[in-house]
Formats: sequence, structure tokens, C-alpha cells
Amino acid sequence: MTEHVIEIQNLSRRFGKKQALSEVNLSVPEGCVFGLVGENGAGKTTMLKHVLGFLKPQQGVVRVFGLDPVADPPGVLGRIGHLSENRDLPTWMSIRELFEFTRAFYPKWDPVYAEELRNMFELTLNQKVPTLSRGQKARAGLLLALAHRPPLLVLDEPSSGLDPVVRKDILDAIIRTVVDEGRTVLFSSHLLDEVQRVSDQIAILDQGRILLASPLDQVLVSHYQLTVSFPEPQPYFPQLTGALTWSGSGREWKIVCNGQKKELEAELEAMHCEILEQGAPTLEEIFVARMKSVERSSAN
Ligand SMILES: Nc1ncnc2c1ncn2[C@@H]1O[C@H](COP(=O)(O)OP(=O)(O)OP(=O)(O)O)[C@@H](O)[C@H]1O
Repeated sequence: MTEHVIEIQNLSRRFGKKQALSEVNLSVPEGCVFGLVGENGAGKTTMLKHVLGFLKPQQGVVRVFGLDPVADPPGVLGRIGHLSENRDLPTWMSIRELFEFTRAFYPKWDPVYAEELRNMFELTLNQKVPTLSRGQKARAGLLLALAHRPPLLVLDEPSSGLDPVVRKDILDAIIRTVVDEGRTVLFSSHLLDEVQRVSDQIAILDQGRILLASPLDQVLVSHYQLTVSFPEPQPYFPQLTGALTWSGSGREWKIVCNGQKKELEAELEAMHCEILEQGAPTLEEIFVARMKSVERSSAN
């Protein structure tokens, strides 16, 4: 049986009138890269804060390594490498002092690995935090999260502030290395191509609810894209089983669909509609299709 490093059951959180999380259920298995995606304000950071024990569940249960992160911060936080959304580095310190400061909290701090990462990230020991660029702060934050070799990494938008080359080379290398060593990564991102490249499992959060949580390969195979041609121009797209979104006009339309392929094909055949092209949508196309489909159903 797969061990779950994180178990979230029925988690809800409200800030005043804003329902930030609604009955969230989620399990993160050991050794996996778990990508959390969602539009701005979907609840990603709020969920990560519950995993870290920074927020107490108003409803529901959160367990990390089987422990309650609110009741046992040392037991949980000591085993997590965390990169916060704001990078929160003490402003009066140099990189050297940051190393020493962070090292004091983590008996498993690995100075050789820290130095290796520092060279990879091109950070200088004497550099002071306020003089660091946004990208350098992101790298310093990542370094501090990684250098004690934690069994769980929780990264809030790790790519934010990193330029594309650094993002691809460093982040992919780090995430894969961490996972090859049997550790677990939970990260949030707006960069769907990146999430698709590195994740084993994903969850889509929408307005505080889990819209979809699944192994990435299952998400990709259960969605498909068709370009179809109707015998007559269509003033609007007809109702079709499994169609999430469509674009086009007249006779030719492009559709992103979910499941129920046989039913959809039968419906198209009955309308004498020809399938011109079939393909696999990217995670980004699936995400957009899902979001538009949700918007449409809530507008109806
Ligand atoms: N401390 C807080 N007080 C009041 N509202 C909050 C607080 N923290 C979060 N919220 C609200 O809860 C909702 C979810 O916020 P959260 O930061 O979790 O979203 P997110 O998915 O991380 O967004 P983004 O991608 O923009 O970082 C938002 O509407 C946000 O305004």
C-alpha cells in the first residue's frame, strides 16, 4: 500500500465572508511530485499553509507524516523544506549568515550540498538579502529549503522570479533529484507546462474546491481534442457529450473533451459531422477547458 505523506480530509477555511477552502480532500503519496494548480485566489497558498501548520483547520483534518502540523510543529516542520510565496528571508543577513542561521534549526543540514547549490545558483556568500534580485531571492529560498535534505518539500510558486533557463535547468534537476532520493514534493504553480513536465500527480483547485485530483497521465489520457467539420455552418456549437470547450465558427470547430469518446463519436456521426483531426491537449489546454466549463455551468 502506498504511504501518504500528506492526508487532507474535508478541510474548509473561511476568511470573513470569503470561503477560501471548501471540503478539500487530498492525499499526497510518498516519493511523488504533486503539482497544485488553480487560478489566482483559488486557495493554493491557504492549503499549503494548513500543511505547514501555519493555519489551523476550521473544519476537517490535516495530517503530515501522520502528525497534526498545528499540534506538533517541530515534528512536522523539521521534516519539511519550505519555500514561501513571499520568499520571507531575514533582510539584515548576508547569504553566509542565512546559511548559519538556517543550519542551526536543522541537524541534517548538509554543508557540502548547500555549497553545491550555492554554486549552481550563482550566489555569493557576502551578498546581503536586500541587494538580492527577485530571482536571486527565489534561488536563496530554494537553497535553504533543500540543503537539510527534507523528506518533504513544500514550494509555493517556486518558479516565480526565475528566468526561463534557470527555471528549466535548476528546478527540473532539483525536483527529479529529490524524488529519485525517495522524497516528496508538493508545489503550486501557474506554469502549466512546467507542472506537466515535472509532476506525477496534480490537483486543480477552483474557488477553494478540488475540481480534479489525479495522476497526471490519467488526466492527459482522459482528455482529447478534436477538429470537426459539420455538413452545414453552425450558428452556435451543439450540445455534445463530454465536450468541455469549443472554438471555431461556421462548419469547422475545435473541441476539447473529457471521457465518453464513443458517445461523442456516435453523436457526431448522427449529425454527419466529420472528424478532421484528433489530438492530445496539453495540461494547459485541459486546465483552460475545465475552467471555462465550470464558468459556463455556474452561469447557467
Ligand atoms: N489572511 C487572509 N485574510 C483574508 N483573506 C485571505 C487571507 N488569505 C487568503 N485569503 C483569501 O482567500 C482566497 C484564497 O487565497 P490564496 O492565497 O490561498 O489563493 P492562491 O490560489 O494561492 O492565489 P494566488 O495564485 O494568487 O497566489 C483569496 O480570495 C484570498 O484573498
